[in-house]
Amino acid sequence: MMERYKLIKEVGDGTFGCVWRAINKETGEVVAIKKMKKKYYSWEECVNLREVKSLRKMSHPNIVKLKEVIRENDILYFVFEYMEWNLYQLMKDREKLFSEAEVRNWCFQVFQGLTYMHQRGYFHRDLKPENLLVTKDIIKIADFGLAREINSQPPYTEYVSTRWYRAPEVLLQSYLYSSKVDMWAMGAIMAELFTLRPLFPGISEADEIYKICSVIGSPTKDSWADGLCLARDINYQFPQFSGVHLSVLVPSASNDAISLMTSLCSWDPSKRPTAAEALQHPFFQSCFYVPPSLRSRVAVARTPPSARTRGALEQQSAKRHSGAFTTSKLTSNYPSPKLHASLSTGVQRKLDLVDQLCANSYVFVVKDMSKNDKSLKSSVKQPRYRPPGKNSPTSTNKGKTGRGVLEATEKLANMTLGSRRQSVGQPRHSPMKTGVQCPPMKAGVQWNSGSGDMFLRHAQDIQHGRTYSRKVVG
Ligand SMILES: Nc1ncnc2c1ncn2[C@@H]1O[C@H](COP(=O)(O)OP(=O)(O)OP(=O)(O)O)[C@@H](O)[C@H]1O
Repeated sequence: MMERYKLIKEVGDGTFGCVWRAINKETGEVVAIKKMKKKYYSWEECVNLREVKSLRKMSHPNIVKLKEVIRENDILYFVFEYMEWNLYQLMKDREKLFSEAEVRNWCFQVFQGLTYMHQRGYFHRDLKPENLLVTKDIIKIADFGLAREINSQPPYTEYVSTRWYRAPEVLLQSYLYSSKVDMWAMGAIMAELFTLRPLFPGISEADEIYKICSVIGSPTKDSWADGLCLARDINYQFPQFSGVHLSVLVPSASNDAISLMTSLCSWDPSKRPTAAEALQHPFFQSCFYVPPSLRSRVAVARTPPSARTRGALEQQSAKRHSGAFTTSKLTSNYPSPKLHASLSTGVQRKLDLVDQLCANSYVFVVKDMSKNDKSLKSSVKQPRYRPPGKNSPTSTNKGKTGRGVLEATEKLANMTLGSRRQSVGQPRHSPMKTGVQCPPMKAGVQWNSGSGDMFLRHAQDIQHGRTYSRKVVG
């Protein structure tokens, strides 16, 4: 079976498998082959894997296609369509900010993929720049190792998502999280696409919550009543911050983009838009749908988006096809002064388009009509955020490039928020302590009483020595 493929180069090393660029010797097709690290001694074991169960059922232009599953000599291989880059690779050495048109184009497509996936009853749970794969102007969601069926039974106790993109309800050990965890991740990823720096770069789980509070302000009864209960359940007290307006942290983003990121990064999952609702946001007002009949005529540049000029493709395409679209401009059900009344019927049309997507059509942003694109005026002035010390991007797994956070470093980082903050000279705030007591042990929660303070950590992470490393070859 595997002799049909010639392995060319290792392109990724994930937690569960390493990924190779390969060629199908018979057809000449370039594919990505993920060789799983664990051995599989029977097919039954393989077909139960989430990656197999969830990906097999999905067929969408913004979800990476699983072509074949091969088990040979107890080794399991997944054959995927090949994608040239992941979003992290496109961001990591970039000096110039992406244009808003590029960010919009990517997010529009990812939300299409998520709409499809969520409507079919799956959520991803580990969205991060490394799992968003790009070829030319197309972006696809990859790595379904953690995907879960929405109607599968909670409690969800195992490892979930890379810390920087992990939703607060997961950090607070809610066992009832939903597809809204993907929406939180998208808020963080979208901000990172604008600034080229992670929005919540926590160096531990406790620090992650601290960073979230410092950016979006601590949760209140009004913003997230359930969260206050969750925190009380585990005897956690939020550090008190009023937060900053996202426009301060993401200065290159338009008001529409800020508004979308702000709603995605809501404490309360129920206040985050669904993926289908996000597509209706004014930020995507300029997005068009290209019907299949026009697909082959859509200009696709040969260079990756990072190397192209702002909105060039969109403008080119729009010019080429102006007047030729069978669908009109899409509108939003978000209240916005920008909206023109005559476009109000577009909401249904846009929802229809989402349905068409489910029939495996193709969605593309062909024109950026934003007058508000600040990105051209900005460039990255400060060096990009890097995790401290050993966590530098060049020190991860097998010496490959990545943004790894080593477990030893993480354990140190998991010291008390208060004392750690003071020791690094950042006494902005110490979390209030109220005579810390150990909460009752819960499945999947590790209690560290050594420092007299608690940190949150899934027991499984410790048992299996799993780090939250970002392992990206590139
Ligand atoms: N279809 C593909 N085409 C090209 N590169 C890919 C493809 N799939 C994965 N990769 C590369 O390999 C890396 C690791 O893949 P993947 O995330 O599937 O592995 P994993 O073991 O599940 O990783 P994780 O640690 O994220 O759980 C990706 O970040 C990406 O750079």
